[in-house]
Amino acid sequence: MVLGAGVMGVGITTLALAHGVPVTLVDTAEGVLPVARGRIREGLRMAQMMGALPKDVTTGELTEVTAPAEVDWAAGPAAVIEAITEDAELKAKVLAEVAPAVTPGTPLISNTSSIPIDELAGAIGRPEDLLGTHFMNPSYLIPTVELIRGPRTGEAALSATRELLDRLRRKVIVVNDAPGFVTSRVLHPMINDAARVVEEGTASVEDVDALMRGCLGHPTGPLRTADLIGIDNLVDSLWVLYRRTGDEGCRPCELLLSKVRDGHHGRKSGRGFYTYERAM
Ligand SMILES: NC(=O)c1ccc[n+]([C@@H]2O[C@H](COP(=O)([O-])OP(=O)(O)OC[C@H]3O[C@@H](n4cnc5c(N)ncnc54)[C@H](O)[C@@H]3O)[C@@H](O)[C@H]2O)c1
Repeated sequence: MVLGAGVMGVGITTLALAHGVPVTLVDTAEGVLPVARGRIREGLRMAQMMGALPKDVTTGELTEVTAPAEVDWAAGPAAVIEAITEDAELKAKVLAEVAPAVTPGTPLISNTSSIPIDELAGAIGRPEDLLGTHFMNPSYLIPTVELIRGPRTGEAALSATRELLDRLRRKVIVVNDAPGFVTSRVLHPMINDAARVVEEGTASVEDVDALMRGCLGHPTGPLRTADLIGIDNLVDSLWVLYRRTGDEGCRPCELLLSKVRDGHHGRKSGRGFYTYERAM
């Protein structure tokens, strides 16, 4: 089961279906699921064309649900991956709602970018079943997944999640719990600095990305990466990091905040640091 059919829910669902894993995809917002369905279809087509997903596997079945109450819990998801908005209170509420409905021992996996897993574990009765994954966008093209083991995560949840990720042919790196874990703790303040450099007039968006690509081997440049992540999500994650570490480098800069205010959320809204022909 995947909770949340936004950027990450779509990517994770695409990856699972392509490996023959059936998915129940849940999103409570109106109109999100039909858009997600189209994006999943497009993702499957593109990734298979690029050879990034197996061609020899029958695609898993997709079930769409608009509220957890509609789920056939008796059929029992083998794992729940939460990929809803980066908001600690909302995530805790949703996990607390789902935990009593699933069979004890079912891994409850949060795909949070930055919220410490143990903070969310406090909201559920069986903290040993909770752990974090950090799939990146697009999940079906990025081969490595950061797996976050909270201080209360049990061995059973860890090994069941490893098995699932093996089935999805992902390389797994297990890390300890902390705000932002490894990837967001390193990447998100760096993107914040890249935006600050533009804000201060040192260089253009294009030149910052070109330098980071050409001199430092960054695959897309930090500001194009911000567009791919979703600038609204990036800002939420930076606030999580700032409030939990006190690190001023994590306080979202004014340029990022203004992009969120203007609705320029990046690739998914058609405009961020760059403009795109169509929102994705
Ligand atoms: N975007 C990235 O590159 C990226 C990478 C790694 C991790 N993450 C993390 O993954 C999570 C999802 O990020 P995203 O970029 O997909 O966000 P998003 O804003 O694109 O999508 C979030 C979705 O959650 C849905 N939602 C909200 N409350 C819900 C509820 N109670 N039940 C079901 N659905 C609900 C929303 O309707 C929305 O469709 C966040 O925690 C984010 O930090 C994002």
